[in-house]
Amino acid sequence: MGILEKIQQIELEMSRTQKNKATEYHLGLLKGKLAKLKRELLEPAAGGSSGGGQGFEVSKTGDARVSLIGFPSVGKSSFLSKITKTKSEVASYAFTTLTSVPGVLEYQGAEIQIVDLPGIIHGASDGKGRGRQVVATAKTSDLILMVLDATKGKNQRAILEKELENVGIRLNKPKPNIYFKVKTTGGVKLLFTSPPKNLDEKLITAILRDYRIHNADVLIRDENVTVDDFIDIINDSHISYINCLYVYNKIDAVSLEEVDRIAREPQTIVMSCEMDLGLDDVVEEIWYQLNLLKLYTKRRGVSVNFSDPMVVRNGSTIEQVCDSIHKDFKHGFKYALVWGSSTKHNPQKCGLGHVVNDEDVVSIIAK
Ligand SMILES: Nc1nc2c(ncn2[C@@H]2O[C@H](COP(=O)(O)OP(=O)(O)OP(=O)(O)O)[C@@H](O)[C@H]2O)c(=O)[nH]1
Repeated sequence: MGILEKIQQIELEMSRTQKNKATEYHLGLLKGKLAKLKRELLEPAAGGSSGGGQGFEVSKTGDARVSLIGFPSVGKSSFLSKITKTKSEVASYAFTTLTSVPGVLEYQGAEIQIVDLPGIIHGASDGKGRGRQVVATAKTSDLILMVLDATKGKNQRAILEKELENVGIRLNKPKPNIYFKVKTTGGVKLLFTSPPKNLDEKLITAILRDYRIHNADVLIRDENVTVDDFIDIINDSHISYINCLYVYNKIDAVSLEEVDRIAREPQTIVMSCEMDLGLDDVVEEIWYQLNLLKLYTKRRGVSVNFSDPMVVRNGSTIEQVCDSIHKDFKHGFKYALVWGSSTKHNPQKCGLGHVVNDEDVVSIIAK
């Protein structure tokens, strides 16, 4: 039996099983098996080809990557052509986007790569070569922009969410607070800060046994974790936790009441590419969600270059700043001089561990 049939069989069994206290254990085991099969489907078989097919690989350039996901004809190409310099073809018929044309959005001195994933990733979860690469691209994004058609029903969003869920992408959800480490001896050791409400030791051990893990440390730091969270942690290398912004296009074609209703949903923003409405707000929200900050660099004896900021992730240290200049840069590091809101006095002499703030000026002094 192929992996797909095995997946179908388990899904069928799960849908037939009633959810209650008595079946919890059985369902938990099935979920574990299902996650393992889905992972196998998306991971290239050892020694096999990487899937072949037409290449869909987009190298990551710029300061961040945003992936657009949406059904055909929702307006992804129109949106891209409005906010980026790269044009992609707009046509009034479905499936105009055949290959991904990454566009670059320039904002606040940052270069944000915007990738239009072909069609929806529908079918990608069946593990075909090209689909696999689309999934890999989606997984390396810093933000997913789900483009939806305001004139269509609610299920477009649910279908896409399910697709992403199936390929191991978790939207707007932090990584579960579980420490998990496979060991070579000692059996399974379960520790928790307070007893998890929805998960017990018997189920944890049984799932681990299914994964042929007989020795491991499991530390649960959140009493609300679920069996799904635990399975995600075991399959950690396959799971990506990514923020998602829901963007509803074509608001010119629905009533004001409907626009108002949609706009109030969490993580949601509305626009009309055709009427040029809300596009600036979408770009601003992308910037906000990416959580980036700007730094200005200063060379000794030269004044600060305010026209060409450097962009790093919020919470970055001087070490990460060095790494984004060049991977070997920190080896010659002596100290940094920092001016701005992250320091007590200006300039302040800082080490590699210093955390920078937005609009700081940084001067790296080499040995
Ligand atoms: N009413 C209205 N129509 C729009 C809007 N934005 C795009 N459209 C129309 O929707 C159709 C599809 O737009 P595209 O930008 O090609 O959509 P797409 O999502 O890139 O489509 P695929 O390439 O098929 O994936 C075109 O006929 C556009 O003119 C909008 O804001 N309002």
